[in-house]
Parts: sequence; C-alpha cells; structure tokens
Amino acid sequence: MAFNKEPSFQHGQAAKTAVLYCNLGTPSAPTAPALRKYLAEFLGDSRVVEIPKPIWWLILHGIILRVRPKKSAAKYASIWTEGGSPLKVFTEQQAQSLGTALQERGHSVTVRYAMRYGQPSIPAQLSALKAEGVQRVLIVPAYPQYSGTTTASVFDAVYRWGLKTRLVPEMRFVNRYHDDPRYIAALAQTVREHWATHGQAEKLVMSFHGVPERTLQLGDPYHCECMKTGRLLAEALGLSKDQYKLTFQSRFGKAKWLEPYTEPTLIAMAQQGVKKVDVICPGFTSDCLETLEEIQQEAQEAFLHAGGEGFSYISCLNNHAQWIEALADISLGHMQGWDLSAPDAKALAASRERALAHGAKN
Ligand SMILES: C=CC1=C(C)c2cc3[nH]c(cc4nc(cc5[nH]c(cc1n2)c(C)c5CCC(=O)O)C(CCC(=O)O)=C4C)c(C)c3C=C
Ligand SMILES: [Fe+2]
Ligand SMILES: [Fe+2]
Repeated sequence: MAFNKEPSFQHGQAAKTAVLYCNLGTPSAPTAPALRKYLAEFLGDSRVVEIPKPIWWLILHGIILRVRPKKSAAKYASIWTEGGSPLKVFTEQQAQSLGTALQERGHSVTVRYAMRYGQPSIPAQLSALKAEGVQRVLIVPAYPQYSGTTTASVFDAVYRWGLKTRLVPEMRFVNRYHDDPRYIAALAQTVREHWATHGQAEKLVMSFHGVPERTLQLGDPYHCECMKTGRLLAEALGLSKDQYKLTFQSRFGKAKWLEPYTEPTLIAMAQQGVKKVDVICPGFTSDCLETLEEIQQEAQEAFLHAGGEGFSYISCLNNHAQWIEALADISLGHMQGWDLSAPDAKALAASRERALAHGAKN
C-alpha cells in the first residue's frame, strides 16, 4: 500500500490545531449533470442505502440516476442563490464565523469546512490542513443528532484518508450535540425571535430529516436523539405536549421511514381545524433543499391547500450569533487539554524554557 507523500519532518514545530466542520454536501450547479454526479456519490454510499451493493448499483445507475437528477435539478433551481447552493453558502459562513469566534476568545485554531459528498472534500481539506502544519484536528459534523447514515459516514471519510497517511494528525470526533444546552438555547432563541416579529401560531411543528425505520431497529440512536432535542426545545420554550408536534420528512424510496411523516401530518392538522402552524427543522444546522424547498415551499402549499390559513417557516440556525457561540463552546469542550495558544506565545514560552534550562546548567 502506498502512502500519500509527506512534507519533510521538521523538529520543534509548534503543534497547530484545526476544526474541520463537515456537512453533507450539495451539487455544484442546479443542473441534471451536476445532480447526477452528486447523487451518484451520495446514494452510492452504503451508509446511506443499505442494500447489497450489486443490486443497489443496478437500481441506482439503471433507474434512479436516469430519472431523479432532472427532477432534483428543478427543485434546486428554485432555491439557488447568487452565492450558489444555500447549504454551501451557510456552511462556509458558519466555518468563517466559528474561526472568528475562537480567535476573539484568544484561541489559535484554524477552522475549515468540508463536504462529505462533493467539494471541498474531507480528504482534500485534511491534506491541505496537514500541508499547513496542522497536527491536531477536531472533526465537527454539522449534524446535532448522531446517525450512521450521516455522522458515521463523515467519520468513514476521515478514517479512509488516515489509512493512506503516514503521519496521522491527532484526531478527535464530535459524535453528537443533540442535547447540548447551548444548541437547544440557540434553537429556542430563533423561535422566540420569530414569534417576536411574526406572532406565535397554534402549533409548533418540529420536522427532522427521516431515516429508514429499519435503522432504528438495528440500533441507530438517531430517532431517540431527535425526540430528545424536540422535548428539550419544547421545555426551553415552555410548550405543553399539545402545543408542538415532532415529525420526519424527506422519505426516500418505498420502505417505511420514521413516522409521523411531516407533510401528511400537516395536512391532517389542517383538516382537523388547525389554522396556523410554525415549522422549524432543528436537525438541519443550515437551510438547504430539504428545508427551503420541501418544507417552506411544498409542505406550506400542502397545508394551505388542505384548509390551513397560516404557515410560518422558522429559518435554520445558519449564521445566527448565538449558534456560532454555541458551536465555539461545543468545539472547545472537545479540545480540552490541547494547547490553543498562539504560535508566537508558544515560541516565547519555549525560549523562556531554554533560557531557564541554560541558567540552571551554569
Ligand atoms: C440532517 C440529517 C440527514 C439525514 C439523517 C439524512 C439521511 C438521508 N438522506 C437521504 C436521501 C437524500 N437526502 C437529500 C438531501 C439532504 N439530506 C440532508 C440531510 C440528511 N440526510 C440534507 C442537509 C440534504 C440537502 C442537501 C442540499 O444540497 O441542500 C437528497 C438529495 C436531494 C434530492 O435529490 O431530493 C437525497 C436523495 C437518505 C436515503 C438518508 C438516509 C438513509
Ligand atoms: Fe438526506
Ligand atoms: Fe427532500
């Protein structure tokens, strides 16, 4: 096995630290060819679709990648911004803001982002950090709730890169922050701010991305972690059980996914006489296709069509200052014991130590 080329080893280098904030990824353009490339990588990941590879390969390449790219491209086109895909725009902003927040707290930490599927890829970003002399990396997935389909897939990409690397940096991994008080407080703050400007609806619907129900039976903690986030958010907002509803969206394929499904629940609510709903997607740290198109456009239309009168979508955490501070706290919590002082402070300390040792000898 060949290992990636290493830069020459340097003695006495101060250990630099980095945070790699990893999100799902998104197509490079709202076009069918770009979608085909993105979906082939995403849906070709056996963490995401757990069907025996040869059978799934035939279905994916023979059917799905012939039909879905065109349909999905049209959906992406409806949310595309000047800066590109919203997921990319927000992820980039979050990484930059996190870097600034850590710097303002006096820590010397490089912050970069990477995408599990598409660009900038996890291996490319890890290699770039190493080339900059980074020796310690904290992997922070953009997913508050752990799932094998998402969080573990990010870790797979890191491990795979490590398998080809001679001098592996010291690594730490954040598995989850679904019940972190600072994440919950940031979510609650976005809801309160929304209520302050738009008023409070009769019900708050908390819609999480779904996963196949089978993964729950196989031991994936995702469902339980979503439930806990929902309960804690409701508690933080002082909502009783009949004032909120937790649902799962984005079903893919024919299998049973986690229930209740978001859109049918909203339709049933409207039919039962609920006039106004607020909808939040707490499992998504950035707005993306699944929130802006599937919820803000599609689910809204379905609710209003079924007799609802008001549908108010609450934006994701995105670049909210309280979320960035929460992310800084969470990251620092996982970097305990790592010296995060600035390189010149480290050099000064080293030269003081040398002077002391010199003095002691004479
Ligand atoms: C937030 C956590 C996510 C989990 C868990 C998750 C599981 C999961 N997703 C699919 C299939 C698709 N997801 C798609 C988009 C998408 N998914 C997430 C997040 C989670 N997915 C995000 C943030 C996005 C949006 C990306 C963007 O570019 O904005 C898509 C692609 C869109 C489409 O073609 O409709 C698919 C497909 C599965 C099968 C799965 C778990 C098994
Ligand atoms: Fe997804
Ligand atoms: Fe979707």
